[in-house]
Amino acid sequence: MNPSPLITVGSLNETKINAVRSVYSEALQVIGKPVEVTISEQPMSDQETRQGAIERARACSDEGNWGIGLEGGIMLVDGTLYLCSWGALADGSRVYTASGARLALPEEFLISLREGKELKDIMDDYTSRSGVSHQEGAVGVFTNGMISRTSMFSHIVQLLEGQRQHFRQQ
Ligand SMILES: O=P(O)(O)OP(=O)(O)OP(=O)(O)OC[C@H]1O[C@@H](n2cnc3c(O)ncnc32)[C@H](O)[C@@H]1O
Ligand SMILES: [Mg+2]
Repeated sequence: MNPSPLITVGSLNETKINAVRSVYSEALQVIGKPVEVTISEQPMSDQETRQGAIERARACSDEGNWGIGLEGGIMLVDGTLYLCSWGALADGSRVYTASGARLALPEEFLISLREGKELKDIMDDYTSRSGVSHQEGAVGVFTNGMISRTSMFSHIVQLLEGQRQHFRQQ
């Protein structure tokens, strides 16, 4: 296997790219690139969010280089709205998957989401700022800054890379 794979993240969102960079040594090159996925811009379930992560990872992996997909979404559990997030790592032979933290979102967000509004725009309205999804994210806002979008995604990348190392040794 290529000892120093290029790691391509299927996004230009720096919270995702920085999350990947935080897990790997600086010797590994990590770049971001936009990719096409078949799911909606705003995934509305665990399944759809996971699918988006897998498609992003697959679209970025080629010839021994690894692809990582990170996808944010929302889901309903017993009528409560949650933020959810998924990641996938494709290393050319396997695709590893893992999900991250879930956190309840304000109930009233569901109305706008059902009207087709994306969470990133809802968060900008909620905070009267712009670009929250490129900064601390919804998770940062609703945890009072304790967990940022980057740290939430970096936890998922650790879950992915840890699995890759474990199964590679088998
Ligand atoms: O450029 P990409 O990689 O697509 O990055 P994105 O910010 O759009 O992120 P996702 O597609 O993974 O997330 C799907 C939608 O949910 C929004 N979203 C997900 N998590 C969020 C968070 O923590 N804060 C704000 N918006 C979030 C996001 O902005 C999109 O509207
Ligand atoms: Mg998006």
